[in-house]
Amino acid sequence: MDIEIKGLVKKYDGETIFNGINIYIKKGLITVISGASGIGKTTVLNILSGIDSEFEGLVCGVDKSRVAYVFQEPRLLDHLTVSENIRFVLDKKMNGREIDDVISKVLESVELKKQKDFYPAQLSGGMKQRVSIARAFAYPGDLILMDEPFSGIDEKLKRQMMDDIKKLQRKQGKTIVFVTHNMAEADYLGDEHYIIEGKPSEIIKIK
Ligand SMILES: Nc1ncnc2c1ncn2[C@@H]1O[C@H](COP(=O)(O)OP(=O)(O)OP(=O)(O)O)[C@@H](O)[C@H]1O
Repeated sequence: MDIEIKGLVKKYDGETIFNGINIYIKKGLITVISGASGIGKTTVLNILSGIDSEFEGLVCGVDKSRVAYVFQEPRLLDHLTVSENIRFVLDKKMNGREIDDVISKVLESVELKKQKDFYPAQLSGGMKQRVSIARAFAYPGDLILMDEPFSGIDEKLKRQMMDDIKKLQRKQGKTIVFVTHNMAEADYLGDEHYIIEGKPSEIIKIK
């Protein structure tokens, strides 16, 4: 099902961030939302995921129990290994053999199979973020929200990670909403691309 945000009005402490914007997110595609720092990108993701319910307008087509999030920082559990960090979000959602299979496939896609028994402290920043991307794709959901996941990652690795995301997304057909301030990332990754600008913010579809 496609996702639609209709007539979104969002205020923080009386300050209007959005004054009636509309966003259409097509199922099974990567939609990028770009814009300057502080413009309201994370706010849109929080509204989509249901973290933020204080707004006016409509959000249609999101099953909140089936949303995975990749944040700016990896947010792994330090006392669990790479595969345990992924297993943790899959427990009770699938059976044991299925879980092993899913973990092995996603770790292969992000080239971290050899590190499956490492703890986060034994990984580089980029590797940790690849684990959190793998975890989001392993999660049995329809929608993945990504909030500037490449902060502090060099250009070469970033390109590889964008290719991994595209590959996994094409294979699984999940819907991705990806937020960034970086136009090159937006251009490379997005099937569809919205830009947020102005105050209160307008949203413009450029692709
Ligand atoms: N909980 C909050 N209370 C008050 N103001 C907030 C709150 N969260 C965000 N804001 C304000 O709303 C605006 C939009 O914030 P948001 O985090 O959505 O922007 P962003 O585009 O994701 O920025 P960045 O790229 O820096 O993460 C900012 O001016 C911010 O200061």
